[in-house]
Amino acid sequence: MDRMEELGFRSETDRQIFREAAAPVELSPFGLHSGMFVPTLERQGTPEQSRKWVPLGKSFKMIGTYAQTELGHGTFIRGLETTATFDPETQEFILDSPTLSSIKYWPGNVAKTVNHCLVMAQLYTQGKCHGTHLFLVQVRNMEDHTIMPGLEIGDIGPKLGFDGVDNGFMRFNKYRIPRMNMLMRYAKVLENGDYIKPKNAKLTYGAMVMIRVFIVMDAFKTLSRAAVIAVRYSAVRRQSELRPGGEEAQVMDYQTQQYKLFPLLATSYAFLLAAEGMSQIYAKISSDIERGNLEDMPQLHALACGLKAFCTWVACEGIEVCRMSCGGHGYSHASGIPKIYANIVGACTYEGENTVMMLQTARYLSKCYIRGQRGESLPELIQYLTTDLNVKSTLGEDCSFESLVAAYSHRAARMVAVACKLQQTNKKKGMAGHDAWNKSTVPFIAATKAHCHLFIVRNFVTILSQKKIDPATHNVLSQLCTLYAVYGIVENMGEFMQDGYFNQDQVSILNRKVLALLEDIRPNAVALVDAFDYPDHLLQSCLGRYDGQVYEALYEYSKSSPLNNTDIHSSYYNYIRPMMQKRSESKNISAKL
Ligand SMILES: CC/C=C\C/C=C\C/C=C\C/C=C\CCCCC(=O)SCCNC(=O)CCNC(=O)[C@H](O)C(C)(C)COP(=O)(O)OP(=O)(O)OC[C@H]1O[C@@H](n2cnc3c(N)ncnc32)[C@H](O)[C@@H]1OP(=O)(O)O
Ligand SMILES: Cc1cc2nc3c(=O)[nH]c(=O)nc-3n(C[C@H](O)[C@H](O)[C@H](O)COP(=O)(O)OP(=O)(O)OC[C@H]3O[C@@H](n4cnc5c(N)ncnc54)[C@H](O)[C@@H]3O)c2cc1C
Repeated sequence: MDRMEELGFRSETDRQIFREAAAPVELSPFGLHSGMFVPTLERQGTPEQSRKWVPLGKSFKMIGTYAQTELGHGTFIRGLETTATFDPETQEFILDSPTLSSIKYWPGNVAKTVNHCLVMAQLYTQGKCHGTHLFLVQVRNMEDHTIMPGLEIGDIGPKLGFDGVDNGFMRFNKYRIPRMNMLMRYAKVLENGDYIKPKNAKLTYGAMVMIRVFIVMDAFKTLSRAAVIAVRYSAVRRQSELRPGGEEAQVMDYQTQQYKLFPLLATSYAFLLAAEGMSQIYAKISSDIERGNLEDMPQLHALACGLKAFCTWVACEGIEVCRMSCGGHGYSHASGIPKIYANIVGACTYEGENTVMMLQTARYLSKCYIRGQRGESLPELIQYLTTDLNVKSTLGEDCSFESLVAAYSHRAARMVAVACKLQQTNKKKGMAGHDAWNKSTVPFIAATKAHCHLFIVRNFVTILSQKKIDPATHNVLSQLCTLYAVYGIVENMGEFMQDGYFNQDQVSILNRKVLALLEDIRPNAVALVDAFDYPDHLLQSCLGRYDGQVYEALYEYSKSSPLNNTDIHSSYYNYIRPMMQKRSESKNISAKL
């Protein structure tokens, strides 16, 4: 029984939280095994395959990862070059890397850790290519962990972050696996080589949708941890005189510091609720899909793509703001923030490069816009596309939730309409469909960001209006929700103002409101970060420690630097002293000349 069994952790969420607590700063080298490899076996394997392999995975008798990306392709899955050719004589698939660019490159933990991979390869049978499919491939000997004959495997070298993950390369040379190692829940290859196609070719992409949903929660976790560190430090750090001649002020009392951090605190709460909402939508639609109902698959794909991109972009920008708000100490690894950033910023690239993901959502919005224009019914989350764009804002001094959601709906509807009209205009000019699309993708990215922003604001408001929360807590959360929405308008005013949706007085109201909310939140700021309840062990931060003993911690941290193991470093004897001696000799010579 593993430690988590002993502790009674049954739910995957609890087990993931335990794993992260056990490896808080360096991502676990088994993260992809538990987070992607095992769940994919469960969801993409037949019941028989799942029964056979999932217990091995869960008990770590089989350790795996997800090997899809190649040197030459990461985004364009249909362009992957690894081949899996069925041999009916031997009932095997022959895996091969036919070109340099086809070498698998980036898969996490493939270099040294795993003994199996789920490999995405172009399936060939009876001389025909049927597109990309997943195959379970043993890559190392289960007795001595040596690399299986026919494979070349290695590490890709140092990266910006992700130091705990041995991302690697893997090259196949006519490597044979049993027919039954193809994950056959949705597509099949029969013994005679006949191919049975899936209800939807994109079902094979299901693992990526699942991880994108996980990543929305990662965006919350990483941004909130950075916010905890920065807010706590801002309460401890005193610098400069706010009042002439007075004591040095807590930097959290500077309005500029509040304007940096409190919207990020509000964003952290908004992203937590959005991640939970996204997870609930994923659970419902993915269970429908597993029962064969694919109706909402496009909506799930679009939402997962959009939120993954939106939340990771915002989180990474926000983590950098948190780091810089801690001054010099924020730049030290002692703060814990650089490592948070280095490990999450890859999420803007992996599991779907963010721009590409946003364009997937944009493509969905474009189709929905056309359906809406025809008067067809739209899914609830998209119905705002039919908003009457002639309506102006009714926002008043109170900046009510209703007026804020209406503003975000109007902005997104207007921007989607602008992008779609440009696409249609391009077509009317005679452009081919793909050119008309490509020449409208910049406005589509902006519109999709507005679409995601609306989802998060509306979700926050909905939860506050539906959940039973004690009045005091509801009041503070309402302040955070209002700050998140008002700050988003103030920071993107052009997009809200372009068609005169707000009048000048309303713009002034919003600018006053965002500053007033900073003052409202100031008394509760530390309590709001403490509420995330991250233990010091997980934050690993001298600046964000719960007891606030920052300078003592920094001093101890510095003394522990390896450079302090000796008073005089060997570089003095090897380089500095010889250089100085040479200088003094040359000086003597020049003095004599
Ligand atoms: C260290 C680990 C620690 C912890 C782990 C635990 C949890 C995990 C948390 C974090 C992650 C940790 C580590 C990172 C691991 C990273 C792993 C990877 O990066 S794996 C590789 C990821 N690669 C990608 O995501 C590739 C992105 N590209 C694509 O998805 C596709 O190429 C594309 C961009 C969607 C295009 O696909 P394609 O060209 O085939 O399709 P079209 O664009 O032509 O569209 C056709 C049609 O299909 C619909 N569609 C596309 N994809 C999907 C889908 N997934 N689901 C449903 N429908 C889909 C699309 O909308 C179109 O529909 P239409 O408009 O025609 O109706
Ligand atoms: C930390 C990390 C961990 C990873 N782990 C894994 C793993 O475990 N398994 C795995 O298989 N892979 C993994 N990857 C690879 C990752 O999935 C790919 O890097 C990612 O999918 C992006 O693909 P790419 O590298 O081909 O980027 P590209 O698509 O080449 O991106 C380059 C540029 O091209 C643009 N672009 C590409 N296509 C379009 C388009 N259609 N329209 C507009 N612009 C476009 C992009 O926006 C980007 O600006 C990992 C990557 C990282 C960084």
